[in-house]
Amino acid sequence: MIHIDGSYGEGGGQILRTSVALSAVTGEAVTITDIRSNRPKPGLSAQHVKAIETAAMICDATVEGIGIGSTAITFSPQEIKGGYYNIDIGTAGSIALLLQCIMPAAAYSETEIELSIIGGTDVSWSPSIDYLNNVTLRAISEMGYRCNIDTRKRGYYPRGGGVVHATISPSKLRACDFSEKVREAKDWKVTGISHCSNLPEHVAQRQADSARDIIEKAGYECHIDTECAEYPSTGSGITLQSEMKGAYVPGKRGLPAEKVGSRAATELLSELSSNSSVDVHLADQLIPYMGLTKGGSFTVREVSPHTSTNISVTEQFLDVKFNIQKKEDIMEISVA
Ligand SMILES: Nc1ncnc2c1ncn2[C@@H]1O[C@H](COP(=O)(O)OP(=O)(O)OP(=O)(O)O)[C@@H](O)[C@H]1O
Repeated sequence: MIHIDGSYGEGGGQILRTSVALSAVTGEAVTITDIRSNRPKPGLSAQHVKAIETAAMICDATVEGIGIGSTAITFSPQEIKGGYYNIDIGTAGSIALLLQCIMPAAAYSETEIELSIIGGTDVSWSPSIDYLNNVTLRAISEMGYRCNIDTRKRGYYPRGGGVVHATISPSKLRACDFSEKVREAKDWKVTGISHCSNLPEHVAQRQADSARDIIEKAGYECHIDTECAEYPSTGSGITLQSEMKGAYVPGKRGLPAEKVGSRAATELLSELSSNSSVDVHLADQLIPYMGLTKGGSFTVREVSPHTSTNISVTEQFLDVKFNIQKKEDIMEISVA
């Protein structure tokens, strides 16, 4: 039984998701205490409960202590089972973060895992579904991960109601040296999607136009699609990507569409101007997969608290040691 201190480092939901994910893969039971103690409302929220319940279904785990507000759980997995799973988060809780919790284990199932998930696709403080699809999946597919994500409806805060179908095939993961994949930044083409639901079409257009202006002025070729729909929830957002780097900004009432677009562009440019191979968010998301493949490397402009916390959790589950090395103005993270 492994014991994880949920208050360590970032002290948020990610320690929990990574612990449950790696417990499910390794079959090693885990107790997590002091869950989300660094957050204003400590303990499990509805979306964390759903993620743990889904992981438990997939690997036939028993879970003690689960419930909203709970600050300690014990997760005891058995075998990972393929099949079809229907999940309703019930709120605009992030579908991408739920998938983050179950994707590592799903790759080790003997048969395909198909999930139909209702929840939030474009919500704050999490990867958008487009980021997951175009940045995270793009990177881990280089490690042999096989997954298809189909966004049928977008779901925005607070109502949610987004619908995503994910099919994860049994995969043989292999180490990947992303740090060797850095190209001349100016060769990178930027693509993206700007979207809105139940709002005038010009919202998605203005987000896209302002982002494109800034990206093109910085010397990059840029193509941004727009999407305007009438889903159950109302909202907007934009996700930009280029190679292994992305930027996602959700729209907000009172925040002009031009600002939403310019924020995303500025965020992506700060990543593109660094000579790193991945962005700061992808960095933390790659750590459990690097642990599982026991190899690989990437460079990143800074090591975030999410990344160092994920390194600590991954090292406690798997027989691996990560190296962090400063290389001029970027950091290289590799598995020893
Ligand atoms: N704009 C973004 N683009 C891509 N990934 C993001 C973005 N914002 C957050 N993330 C990712 O989402 C995850 C958030 O983890 P975090 O621990 O903050 O989760 P949480 O469940 O929302 O927990 P808590 O409510 O405790 O903060 C991290 O993997 C982080 O890299």
